[in-house]
Amino acid sequence: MDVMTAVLTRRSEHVLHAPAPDDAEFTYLLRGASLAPDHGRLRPWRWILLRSEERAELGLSIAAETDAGAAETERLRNKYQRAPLSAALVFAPREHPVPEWEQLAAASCMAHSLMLLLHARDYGSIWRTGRLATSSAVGEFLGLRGSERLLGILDIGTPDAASGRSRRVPDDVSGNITRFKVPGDRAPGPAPAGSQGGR
Ligand SMILES: Cc1cc2nc3c(=O)[nH]c(=O)nc-3n(C[C@H](O)[C@H](O)[C@H](O)COP(=O)(O)O)c2cc1C
Repeated sequence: MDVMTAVLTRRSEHVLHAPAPDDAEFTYLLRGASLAPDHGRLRPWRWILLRSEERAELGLSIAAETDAGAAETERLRNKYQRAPLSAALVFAPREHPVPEWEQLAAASCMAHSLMLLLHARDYGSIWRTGRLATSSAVGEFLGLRGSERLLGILDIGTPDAASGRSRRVPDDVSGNITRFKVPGDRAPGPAPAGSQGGR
């Protein structure tokens, strides 16, 4: 699959079944994704993989935090078992001259690369945030340390065959682009005779 096709056909997949990549395949794909742009090559992130019952425990930790009743506890227990693999993306900023926002951008680039690589292998994924991303109980459950922050959970599995994966027509984003023009009073004068133009 070429890159444009991967970009045009990837979708956030809400319904995911087995199989999901095993640990070895996830590691293989992540090695590729880790080549995404990353100022300082800091790799300021880590992944925590949850499978089977561990995903139910994730929901239960939120239920306990919110003093949920029996029905809500059961709902939360099931909510986090929607995919065979839940990969928690932990932002782990480094003490480094590269500012934290750039490190966050690098983590996001890596995550998107991983989603495309999963898609190219016919796996589906969806980045989920919501309550779990801000819950201190979830952070504690996952064993986050120091300045680490949970950026969300990437649910991974095999999409419903019915989900289709047709090529999307991208939105017209030309309004998001302007061609910079030097304001009149700052416009450069004619190039001095004999100077080299262009590159
Ligand atoms: C940082 C981030 C957080 C997201 N959180 C959620 C979420 O909590 N629930 C959800 O259904 N989708 C979530 N998404 C997925 C977006 O809703 C989805 O990418 C968007 O609707 C576009 O759909 P597409 O990925 O199929 O193009 C998240 C995406 C990102 C990048």
